[in-house]
Amino acid sequence: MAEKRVFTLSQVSQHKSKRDCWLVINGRVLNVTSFLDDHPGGEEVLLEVAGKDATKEFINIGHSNAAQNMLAKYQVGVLQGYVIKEADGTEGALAQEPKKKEMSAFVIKGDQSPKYAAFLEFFVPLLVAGSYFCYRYASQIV
Ligand code: HEM
Repeated sequence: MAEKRVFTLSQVSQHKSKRDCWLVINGRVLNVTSFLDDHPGGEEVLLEVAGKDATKEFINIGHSNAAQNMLAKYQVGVLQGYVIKEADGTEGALAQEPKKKEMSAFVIKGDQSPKYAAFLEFFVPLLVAGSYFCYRYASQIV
């Protein structure tokens, strides 16, 4: 499991060498020293952001889900002030729930008046008016 030790960015910035390389991604403090040789994108990119918050860079590359799941393996703690969301996204699903309810209530409300009622309300007066004018026109001709 991921560690819960809390580090400040200034503490992380003291680990920026090839032999001791830390960085921050999404509030997780990662010790990627052992990963430098194995990183498919090369060690240089990791060393460039060593000791820093590399969240932007990590996201901009468009890392795969597999890469994102690897983060926990290198986590040594969290950045001060961050609340780490669980990988299964539970929080996000809960946040969306009220919206869905609101939407379904809206749809049910809209369905309450049957469609034929609208048809009758609109077309019956039109039919009556049309018949009247046809009658007037026909009686003028005769
Ligand atoms: C512990 C942190 C990281 C892990 C576990 C990781 C993992 C990976 C993996 C698995 C790939 C292969 C492609 C994929 O599956 O997405 C990859 C590619 C790459 N990564 Fe990372 N990465 C990390 C951090 C970073 C950071 C901070 C940067 C940039 C500063 C970076 C830059 C790249 C680049 C440039 C590639 C190559 C992309 C390509 O060839 O299209 N990575 N990384």
